[in-house]
Amino acid sequence: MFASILISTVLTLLLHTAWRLLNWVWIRPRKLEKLLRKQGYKGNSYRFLFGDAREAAKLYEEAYSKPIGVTDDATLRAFPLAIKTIRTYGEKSFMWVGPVPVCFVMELEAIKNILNKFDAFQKPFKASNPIFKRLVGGLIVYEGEKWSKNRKKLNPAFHMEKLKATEVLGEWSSSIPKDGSPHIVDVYPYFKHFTGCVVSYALFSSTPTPLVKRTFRIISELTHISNQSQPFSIPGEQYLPIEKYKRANEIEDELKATFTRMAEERLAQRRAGEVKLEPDLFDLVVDDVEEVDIKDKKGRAAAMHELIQQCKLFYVAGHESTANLIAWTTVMLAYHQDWQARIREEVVRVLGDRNITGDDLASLKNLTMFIHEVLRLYPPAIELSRVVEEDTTMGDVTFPKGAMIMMPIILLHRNPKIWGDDALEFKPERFAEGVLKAANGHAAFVPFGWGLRTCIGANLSAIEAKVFTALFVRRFSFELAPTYVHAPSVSILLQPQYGIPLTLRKL
Ligand code: HEM
Repeated sequence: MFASILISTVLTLLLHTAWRLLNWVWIRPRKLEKLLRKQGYKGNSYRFLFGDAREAAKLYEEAYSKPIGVTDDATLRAFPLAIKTIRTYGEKSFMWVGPVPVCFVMELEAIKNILNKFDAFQKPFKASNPIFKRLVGGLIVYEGEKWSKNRKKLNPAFHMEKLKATEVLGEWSSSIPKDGSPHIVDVYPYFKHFTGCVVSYALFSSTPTPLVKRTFRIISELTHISNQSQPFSIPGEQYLPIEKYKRANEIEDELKATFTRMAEERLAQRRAGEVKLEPDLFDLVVDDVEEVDIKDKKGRAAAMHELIQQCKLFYVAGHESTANLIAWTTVMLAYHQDWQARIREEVVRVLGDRNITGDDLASLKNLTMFIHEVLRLYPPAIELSRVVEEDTTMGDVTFPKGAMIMMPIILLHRNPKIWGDDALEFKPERFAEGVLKAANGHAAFVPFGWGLRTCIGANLSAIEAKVFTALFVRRFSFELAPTYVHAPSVSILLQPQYGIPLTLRKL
């Protein structure tokens, strides 16, 4: 009797799992494809499990095998499958990320509608690979009241004070000869170091201690493991005995132990009466742990989990994104020597030899225009994605639940219908009369997203890039080293594939 119950339970479970897998890998993708085609969406036919993955791999391999010129169109390298799909099937098209059809939306009004409908179109993290899901949590995935409460609370922690980290520039430049002789350096790792220091300041009010350095390093390792994985998840794959999941679990355990210890220390400092005048981000997230009754072990563990997710998020979202903005700004300054001279003249006129303050930024107009143009043509986040949570009609299209939507920032920023016939040219002067005028009256400049869920770190990272660049051009003149190759590539963010070797001269 017991045996037959057990057998029928196991069989039911197996059948249920088999049905879920079949639905996920075949029935649902075919149904979504049919629905999209009926509405005029075009794309490749669904290929079992991998969708367009093989074609994408081939296109990326081909694109990444050769560099391009600095003035060439970087999208062909950064986004080859999207470009091929749109060229073959038109703007109303879709590509396959595994078994999920991803519909392009290129029209401004539609993009804004989608970004405003938070319930129907949600952030895509649920649909990404299991390691990425672990990496990205906290504010970016919260919805509703939990999101608005946290957003309001965290906003004040993103301001100028955190730029004490510019001291790092001083440390680093001491390795360059003082006599003005040329010195070739790959500056890209230093930019990452600098933005890591800024995140450390924002989180902990200090440059990274050895423990923070180690913590950031293992979060980067987790990001690397995630980038090596395919972008979608096969149900249950994280439970298989695979090396990358074993390492991801070890990292998770270490992060849990480290952040718990840091939080306990911060709480102990508070109990001892050591309260900072100006709370850092860590203080703000520790508040949420402190609010839970110490006897409520489950509640405390949940609050600690949220704290760890928030800390990981601020490092992942804030570190490489700004490093890449500074990286592309430097490449463009090295290439456009006339702008480098113009911006240096402006910085010296405004600052002289003194240190930079928040009040100076408004006077650095050429620098601001220049960084805007870099964000337009080299936006570190090249697209915004959403998952369709419920069938939703917009205009003449009903997006079916389960499909994804991709709004390619990098293509919107290069659209000649918005920016004019010179859209592909690097011309900072187009921003001379502001962002709206540059886009001929369209609110189409969206490197930090759009609407309520726009980037919380946008202001901080724009200040960071301006301050760093101002100090950099004042201290060095530079050009692209003979070994530099222009190779924009995408690993979540738009980044230089082979670093940025520059010929630097100390001024
Ligand atoms: C050049 C630098 C940066 C770029 C290009 C960038 C880009 C973006 C974009 C496009 C979004 C919107 C995503 C979406 O709607 O799906 C976003 C959101 C976000 N970013 Fe950034 N970001 C940058 C710097 C930072 C920094 C420095 C931090 C924090 C230290 C940060 C933290 C966040 C967070 C927490 C969100 C989610 C906001 C919310 O959902 O309320 N970002 N970012």
